[in-house]
Amino acid sequence: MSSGQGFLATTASIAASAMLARSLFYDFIPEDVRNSMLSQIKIFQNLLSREFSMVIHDKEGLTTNNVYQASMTYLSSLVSSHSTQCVQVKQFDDDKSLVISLDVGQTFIDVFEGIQFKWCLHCSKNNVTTKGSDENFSYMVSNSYSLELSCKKEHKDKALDVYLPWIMNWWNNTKDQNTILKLFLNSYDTWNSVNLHHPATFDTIAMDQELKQTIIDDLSKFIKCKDYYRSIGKTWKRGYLLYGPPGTGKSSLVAAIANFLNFNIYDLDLAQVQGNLHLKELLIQMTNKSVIVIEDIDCSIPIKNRDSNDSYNYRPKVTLSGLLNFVDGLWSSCSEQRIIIFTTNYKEQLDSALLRHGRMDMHIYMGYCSPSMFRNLVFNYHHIEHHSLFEQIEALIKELEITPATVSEHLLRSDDVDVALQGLLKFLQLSKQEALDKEKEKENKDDENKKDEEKKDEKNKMKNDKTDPDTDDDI
Ligand SMILES: Nc1ncnc2c1ncn2[C@@H]1O[C@H](COP(=O)(O)OP(=O)(O)OP(=O)(O)O)[C@@H](O)[C@H]1O
Repeated sequence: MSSGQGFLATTASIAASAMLARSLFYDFIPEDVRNSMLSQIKIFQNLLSREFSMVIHDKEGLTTNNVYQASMTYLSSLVSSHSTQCVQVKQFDDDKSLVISLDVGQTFIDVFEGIQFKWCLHCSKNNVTTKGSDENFSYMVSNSYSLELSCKKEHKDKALDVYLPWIMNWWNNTKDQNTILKLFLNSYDTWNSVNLHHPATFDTIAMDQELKQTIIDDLSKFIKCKDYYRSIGKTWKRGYLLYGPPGTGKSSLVAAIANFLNFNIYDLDLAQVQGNLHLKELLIQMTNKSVIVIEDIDCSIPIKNRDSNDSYNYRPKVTLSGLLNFVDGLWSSCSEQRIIIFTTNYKEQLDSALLRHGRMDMHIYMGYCSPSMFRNLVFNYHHIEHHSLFEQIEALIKELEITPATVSEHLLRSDDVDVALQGLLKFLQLSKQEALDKEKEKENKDDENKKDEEKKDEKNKMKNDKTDPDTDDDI
């Protein structure tokens, strides 16, 4: 046998032995023993590697592990459940179900204070002995879950002493379902509040998926960055400008942001404010952790000019410079963790001073309904992901400018999804026909105008020809 043939034979024999060992391992070792062996191997590997890794199990004995529940809730809030990532529902002991937006085996990277923490969800099957009604013992298979948290070894202390306690603190602040958020409305120089029961969440908002995830990431980063804001000497606040046509979900997004952060909303009506001084007084009364919203900002202040002594007929009591001070003057630093949101239908009409970065950190366009937004809305209202009418409806949605509010309204008209979708389809077909008729009417009008113009030109020409002596000469 040549040396080449010998090498091939040895390699083949090693490969065959490895395959045999692998199949013996999987066929003859019970799953729970196998999982335990694999996790021991993993720990050993981690000891050798430069990674720190820990496993957080869903249960400690028979009780739910709080660290697991807190981490899972936290991770689920970071991943929007309508992303491509799989959605799972797991029941906790206390009968509260939690929508988990992580797929088993999928890794998720969370950046905390500039450090990357890697999470991975694992699932293993357990045989649980249960007692049947006929007094015979039977086996039931149940899933047990665990989360693996890993990072570079040098960040182990940060993970254990800062990151996990921060998650527990976040969870404690947000988990209490009895916390009712407040909506504050200003009247003269004080705030009055009502309970906020707006159901909007990032799952129910229909918008571009990537943009939605960017906002979630931005908010998550914002609430984690206290030290960062302190270190760069900036007030701990963030500004968002939401713009787009009416009925595209700007107000709903404000509510979703408040629900996500568990922050109260201060809905500031500038028409009610008696002047810049009162604006400051209102500002001082606001608490930390709040969302301040000024809706339709273009209608609230003189939008083009910073000088209050201009010649506008409308004399506002709050000037643009007063508002700019409110947003990021010295007074704005008297509290922390604030989100300031302006909404408008006409971004182009706003003074650039209002929009610059630092004041409005993100400009978010809320647009007309797209096919994916339509599917998001159908899922919200009817919990289905496929229907034979989707294709027809989506083709029309692509052609028309329909707001999500209009689509929502049609989807809500019936509990029967077939009836609701038929109604929506009919409405879209009519809208398309109307749009075509209008276009035709406009074309006809344009043609008529063109003909009138041509006739006028011809008449003028004839008139000129008659009066022009040169032309007479030529003839
Ligand atoms: N993007 C969306 N996702 C989910 N629902 C939406 C969306 N847009 C509109 N809706 C539905 O339409 C209703 C009206 O929308 P909303 O008031 O949020 O729009 P808006 O952009 O703030 O309108 P306006 O500019 O007139 O204030 C909402 O209560 C919601 O049911």
